[in-house]
Amino acid sequence: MKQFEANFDGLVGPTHNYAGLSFGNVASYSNAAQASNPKAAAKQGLQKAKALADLGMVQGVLAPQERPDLCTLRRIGFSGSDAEVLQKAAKQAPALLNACCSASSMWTANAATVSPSADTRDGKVHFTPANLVDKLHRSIEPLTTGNILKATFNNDRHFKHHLHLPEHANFGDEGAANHTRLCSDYGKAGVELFVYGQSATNPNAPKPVKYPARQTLEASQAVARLHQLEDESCVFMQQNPDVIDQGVFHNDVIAVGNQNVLFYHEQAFLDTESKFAEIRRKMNAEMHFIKVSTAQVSIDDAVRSYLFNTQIITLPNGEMAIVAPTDCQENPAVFAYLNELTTLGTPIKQVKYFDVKQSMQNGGGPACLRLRVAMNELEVAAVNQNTLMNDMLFGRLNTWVEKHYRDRLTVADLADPQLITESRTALDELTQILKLGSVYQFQK
Ligand SMILES: NCCC[C@H](NC(=O)CCC(=O)O)C(=O)O
Repeated sequence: MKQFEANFDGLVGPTHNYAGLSFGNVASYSNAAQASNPKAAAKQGLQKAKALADLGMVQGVLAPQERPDLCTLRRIGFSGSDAEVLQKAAKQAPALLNACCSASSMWTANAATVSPSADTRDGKVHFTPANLVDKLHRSIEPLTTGNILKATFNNDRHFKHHLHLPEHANFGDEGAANHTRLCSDYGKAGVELFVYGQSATNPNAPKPVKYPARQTLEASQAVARLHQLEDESCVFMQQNPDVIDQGVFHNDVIAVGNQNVLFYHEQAFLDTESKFAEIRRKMNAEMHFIKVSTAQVSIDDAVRSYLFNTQIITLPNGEMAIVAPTDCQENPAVFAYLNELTTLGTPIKQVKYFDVKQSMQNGGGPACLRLRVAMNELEVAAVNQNTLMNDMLFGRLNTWVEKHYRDRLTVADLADPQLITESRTALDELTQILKLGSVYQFQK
């Protein structure tokens, strides 16, 4: 049976903006209060998704969330008509309004953790939405994420959907951004590498001092249990707290894997050698650990360029390519490194650059924009086919963006009640294009 790794990219929502909401995420903080361009952001995302589909990859899309999130605003005491709720929040608590308007669900690497059927005891593909409790604006995502995942992977025979973990800091979970599945072949049992920032229950364990560690060991262990993974196929590794303090808020800002390749910065982890030995033993197949040293690329350059927030994909001809943001071309050290990488005799043979600057300005590179789901051909056939990228869907989604999205949005515009109508009209039409049914509160 054929095996694939599908990428499901998050569609950028109509309220994409720069509100500086993510403490510890350098780009989010430094671009706070700039004007955004939601239309350009959505189109950049679509271009990348379509280009991967054109390369022969299985590529899907995940719907964005309803924003402004009026349910949350009402839950915290703002009342009246929709327009009144928005205006009261803008006046009394603008920070809360901003949190309820973020388009952050576009970064689907944080939507969920996914374990393919080859790894799980019941032979199903398991999904656990991330609770994202570390950031208020992201903590309001998981229930709707669950609805969207269920409407996209809508077949109980093949797909098992779990509820997100308890909403407490001890279970801080950021999904696939801190999870990498290593394998010799997508359809064969692999090793699931869970990277955490701190242990919530061990006060003596190392942790960052300046910025938050968003993922806990306890959350990663809970997801592994839910997904029915064997101990022998899991490795739990700690992120180096020093790099979290330099802006590496998720592991996918400092390491990325694909099949038997792990591409990483030498400062990414703690206990690197002993953990790599554990991976080698549990893999029972050849592994390529591609190390980038600080002398080659500094942490600062890695964070600015998002060298590691790249996608490593296996093309239909079996070669690997790296999908990088154009920001990597603009950074001399990183560009030089990438030019050299393809000549080093590793499985990575090509680099493909994409302009995703609208997303990068909030700290989301190519890898943040996609959720990986390894599937066999029966499972791909069981996915909601209307969410899979092809010429027709690409055309329809571009027309949809053109019709509904603004080309300029500032934080002040978030108080505009017209944005509620625009956003709902767009999302209602989208659920028809993707045939998702009713996944949003305003549709219930
Ligand atoms: N995987 C990339 C996630 C980026 C995301 N940024 C944001 O939410 C920034 C939103 C803002 O500042 O308006 C985050 O930090 O979780």
